[in-house]
Amino acid sequence: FETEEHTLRELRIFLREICKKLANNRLFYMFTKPVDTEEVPDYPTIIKQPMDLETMMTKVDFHQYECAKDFLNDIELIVQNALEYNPAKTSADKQIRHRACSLRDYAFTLIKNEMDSDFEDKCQDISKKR
Ligand SMILES: O=C(C1CCC1)N1C[C@@H]2C[C@H]3C[C@@H](O)[C@@H](O)[C@]2(C1)O3
Repeated sequence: FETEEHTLRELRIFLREICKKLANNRLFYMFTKPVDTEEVPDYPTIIKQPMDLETMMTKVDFHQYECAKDFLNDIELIVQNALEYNPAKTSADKQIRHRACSLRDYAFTLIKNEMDSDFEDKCQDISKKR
């Protein structure tokens, strides 16, 4: 019968697909790699928990997500970081904030449309027990 490990393996396969789709969308290129702290030295003084899509792909491989909710929490971290670090009225900051909101809507909608809700419930039950 299917063990919990088979369920979590299936989750990793699914999350890699989602991560790839988001990272390959040209709209979201600015979220694909960590912000370069050489280029932006004050970034770590303002953003205490950086996150990006490449780091999320690594977290999948390191078994650091036990359900889709955990994955979406890191998407939300990318979004909040972008809104906090880029608050200005300038068109550059406005576009970053707009793209961040777009990333959130794409990710949540993609997962809602492509994931069986019973499968996510099973993953969350496993996660809660651990
Ligand atoms: O917040 C971000 C990324 C965008 C979403 C994540 N950055 C902080 C810098 C401010 C702005 C312009 C460039 O200086 C560039 O380095 C960054 C990268 O965009």
